[in-house]
Amino acid sequence: MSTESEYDGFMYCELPDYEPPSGYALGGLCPIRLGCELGSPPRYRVIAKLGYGAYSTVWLAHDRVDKRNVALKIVEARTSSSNELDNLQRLQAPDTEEPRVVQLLDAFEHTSPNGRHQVLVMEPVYPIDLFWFKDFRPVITRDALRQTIAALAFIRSRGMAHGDIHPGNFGMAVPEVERFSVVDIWNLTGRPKVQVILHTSHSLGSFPPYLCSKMDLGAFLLSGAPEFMQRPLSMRILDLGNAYVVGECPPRANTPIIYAAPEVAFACTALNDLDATWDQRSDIWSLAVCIYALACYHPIFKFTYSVLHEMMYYCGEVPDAWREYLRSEPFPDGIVPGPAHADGLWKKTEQYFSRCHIENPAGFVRLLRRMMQLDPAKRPTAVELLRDPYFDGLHEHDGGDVPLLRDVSNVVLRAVYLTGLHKARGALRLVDIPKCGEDGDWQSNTVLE
Ligand SMILES: Nc1ncnc2c1ncn2[C@@H]1O[C@H](COP(=O)(O)OP(=O)(O)OP(=O)(O)O)[C@@H](O)[C@H]1O
Repeated sequence: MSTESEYDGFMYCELPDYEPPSGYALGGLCPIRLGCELGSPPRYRVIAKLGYGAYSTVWLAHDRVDKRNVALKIVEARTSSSNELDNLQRLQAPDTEEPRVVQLLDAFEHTSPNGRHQVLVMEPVYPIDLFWFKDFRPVITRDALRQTIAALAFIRSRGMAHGDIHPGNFGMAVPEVERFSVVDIWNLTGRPKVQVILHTSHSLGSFPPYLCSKMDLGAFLLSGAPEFMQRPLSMRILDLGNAYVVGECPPRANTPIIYAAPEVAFACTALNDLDATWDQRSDIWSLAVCIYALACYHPIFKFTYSVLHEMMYYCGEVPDAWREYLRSEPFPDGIVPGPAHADGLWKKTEQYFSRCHIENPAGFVRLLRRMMQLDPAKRPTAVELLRDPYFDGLHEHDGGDVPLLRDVSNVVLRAVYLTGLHKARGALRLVDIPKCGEDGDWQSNTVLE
């Protein structure tokens, strides 16, 4: 007979789409059930789950007062005094400018059996998730890349650094979502997948009655508002929980190691020091690694254990401070980094970018190399990068190209054909995108054109 500990106290089967139920405890996540209303007086009706992170769950909700749909980020109780609210307030865009940071609409506190939770009411965005192949994913154009740099320039203009730049923290604005009625959303998305949870001993009040799967916002938009395919992307940067005002004490860097700047990655992996200092220059490196991944849906560095070596290969140098570390972790096969080796690696990268249909691959490589400097002092600022020749010909309010589809699922094809969108000139294209196979070889991947 199975014992309770085998199930970690839960009578359920763990699935990847759900937040870990152990997060629901005193000081932890807020138990939510679909259809409930939050706010005082109640104002936001929860419609669907949009996602979850290490410290929060995020829900689509209908705002009864402003009659629009919004995103509610409900922060776990123990983290709810964090500075994300202050950061978002500092980063409100002036009315005259297109926002580049996700916009805060309201904030309040909500009490549950697990404590007091901060609730951040934000515009809904479609996060660019590289690892969920079923979703609609836009091709990242030169204009979209420029917008990600503009986001960093804006954050810097407020004296701040982000500290958690990775592809999952970028999204595209989807104002189309705001206008649907609750019933229309439920009808269009279909019955949400839920997972009943039952804890065998803890207080039932700590848990929601079920966990909800994430709503597929891409498929929803394609069936409910396919016209969103016809407009340029408007990028937003998300998750300001780790941002700080430079000059004050930085919080612990949160960036996943494969996206972290060398000064952070080296401290964490070689020195076991999780409190490395970081600033806006670290964001520039992380953004380079991130836009590489956004542009070709494949990270430049794959493995945490080899990330420092790969950094040295791509930058063509060995920093003096890293030599001691190399005594215990020598380069594989004795290949020592140097400028010629780095040039060769980037040449191959450029060829790969060409196969991925990236605009001006040589220019894109030059931009990345400017940003990826091991020495933070050598990295240009975001404002300097906005003037990089790669962006020549793009103007401040230039919409850029129409987004195209990648990794099209049946759902997308169905939506496209039902709406007749495939007949719209220039809206979609079928192209071959190389894709990384299991063994690291590039395979072909057919896409709508
Ligand atoms: N405004 C939004 N609109 C739609 N989805 C959102 C929005 N904000 C966040 N999400 C989704 O919720 C997920 C969790 O959000 P976020 O990353 O801000 O949470 P977190 O708890 O601070 O997590 P972590 O620090 O682990 O990234 C995101 O990955 C994204 O998928």
